[in-house]
Amino acid sequence: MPLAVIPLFGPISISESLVAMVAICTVYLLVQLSRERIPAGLKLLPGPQSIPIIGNVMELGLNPHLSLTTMSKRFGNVFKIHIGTRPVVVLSGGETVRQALIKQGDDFAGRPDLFSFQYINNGKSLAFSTDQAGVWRHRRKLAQNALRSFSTLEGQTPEYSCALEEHISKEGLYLVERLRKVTKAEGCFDPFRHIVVSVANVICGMCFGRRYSHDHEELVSLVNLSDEFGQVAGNGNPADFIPFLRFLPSKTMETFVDINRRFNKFVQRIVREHYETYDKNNIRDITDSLIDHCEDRKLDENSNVQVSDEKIVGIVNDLFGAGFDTVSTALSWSVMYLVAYPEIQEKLHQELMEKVGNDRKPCLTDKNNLPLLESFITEMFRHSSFMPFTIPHCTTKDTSLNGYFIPKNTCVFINQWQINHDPDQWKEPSMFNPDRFLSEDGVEINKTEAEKVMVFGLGKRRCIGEYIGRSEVFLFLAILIQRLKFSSLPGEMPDMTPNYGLTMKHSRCMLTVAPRPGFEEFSSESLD
Ligand code: HEM
Repeated sequence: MPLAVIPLFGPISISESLVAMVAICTVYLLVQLSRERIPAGLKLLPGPQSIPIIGNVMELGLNPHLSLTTMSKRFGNVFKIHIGTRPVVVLSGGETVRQALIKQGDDFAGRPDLFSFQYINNGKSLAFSTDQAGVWRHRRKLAQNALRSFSTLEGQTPEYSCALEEHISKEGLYLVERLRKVTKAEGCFDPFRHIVVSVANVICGMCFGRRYSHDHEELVSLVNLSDEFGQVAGNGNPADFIPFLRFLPSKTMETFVDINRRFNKFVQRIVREHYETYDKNNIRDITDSLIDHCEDRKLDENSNVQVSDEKIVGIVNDLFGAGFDTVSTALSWSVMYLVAYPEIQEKLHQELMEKVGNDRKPCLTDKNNLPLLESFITEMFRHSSFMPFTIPHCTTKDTSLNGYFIPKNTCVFINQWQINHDPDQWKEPSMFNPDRFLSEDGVEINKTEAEKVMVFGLGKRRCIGEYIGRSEVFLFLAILIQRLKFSSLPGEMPDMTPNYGLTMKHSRCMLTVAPRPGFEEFSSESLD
């Protein structure tokens, strides 16, 4: 007797019905088993529906920091998207991010195994690789110690409080001359083109004990071509998550691979020269100090650290790379804001005249004495949020956040842009208003407000170059504002639209400068 009659297939027997039921049950059980098992008391992560194979890539669009901010309004501070077939957890909201990166720091301290990261520093990057926790911790400590010793080292001349101040101050004064000369000769200049070489020279001085001329072709082309680097290394690059895209021709990817190859070659050549001239009794720079660490370790029979020399000396590659792109992007944005808000530029110049004057160079200790400049810098960091996400994180074990279960090895995006533009935290977040960081009497920085801004990450993976980065932005800017007035070309408005990437840059543009009273003469000092 047929159990049911389906016109298309004809009558179904009892045995066929049983087979069908077993098949349905098996599929159901398999689906249940393949679903995440959620420990009791925890919730499944919310998030948008995703399309098979591509996931939510289309919704990310060209500005993932904005689309993920919009999604956070719907799904909350912890939600899940899919990029390709890979789940990615997105964290927003200052409190939630603090909970994850500080209170549960170890759980969120990993890096995901992303396709493009294998090209950065030949897959041996301190910042981007999936090093085991012990190896990463050891390398991070070495890098921190090296940065600390070579920035606090005494300067060559007593007028500077430390080597870092000396490097920045000399490069800052040279940059002023350079911008004036180019303006005189050509009528205008591309700010990023010149700033990036000056900033690269500061980190080159510390890492390699040398600086380069602004006309040094190899360095100039290397540091000026980092746009494609940021586009590929930025959070949400589809080729990192959708394997077949790796096999499709991509100009951006080709340039990314080429930049990394040239960058590695440039650093490796300098490292080789350092090995050839290394003298234990004369440690000249960070590269020497890392070589020295490897040599000492070989003599230490009790040493149990399993990190190759290549991975130790390769730390300079990270320091150099991270040290020029971020700081030059910050300075270039600062100059754009000065031009876009001329009345603020005048106030900052006035403050410098009152507190420093014309007779001496600004120095690092002026920082506490220049609240307007400090608030301008803090607002530049917040408003531009030019690192919209941190470098992607990864969970190191099964964990939970705000009651949601997050499995081990989940890729995690931290949306710094959302934190810096959260309307629950900031009054009129889209307005550029440095005064929001001043105390009521205007004489000091409101530290509580300033600490809400997130641009250097937090917790275990927090940027190790923060002190150097902040010092550079402050001192370069103080020197530039003291001596120059920046303007856009007549009839042109500065284009402040950011281009998405690991570090978001403004479009290249042309500006002009005029010397401030007292600085009309060209300096006889020349570093080139
Ligand atoms: C304005 C300047 C800078 C900004 C905004 C900045 C921002 C950041 C951010 C957001 C991260 C990722 C944090 C995370 O993944 O959670 C980071 C990591 C890092 N930064 Fe910076 N940075 C700056 C300057 C520097 C400088 C000058 C250096 C070195 C001289 C440096 C070296 C590093 C390194 C090595 C890491 C990787 C740390 C790790 O993975 O453990 N940064 N930075």
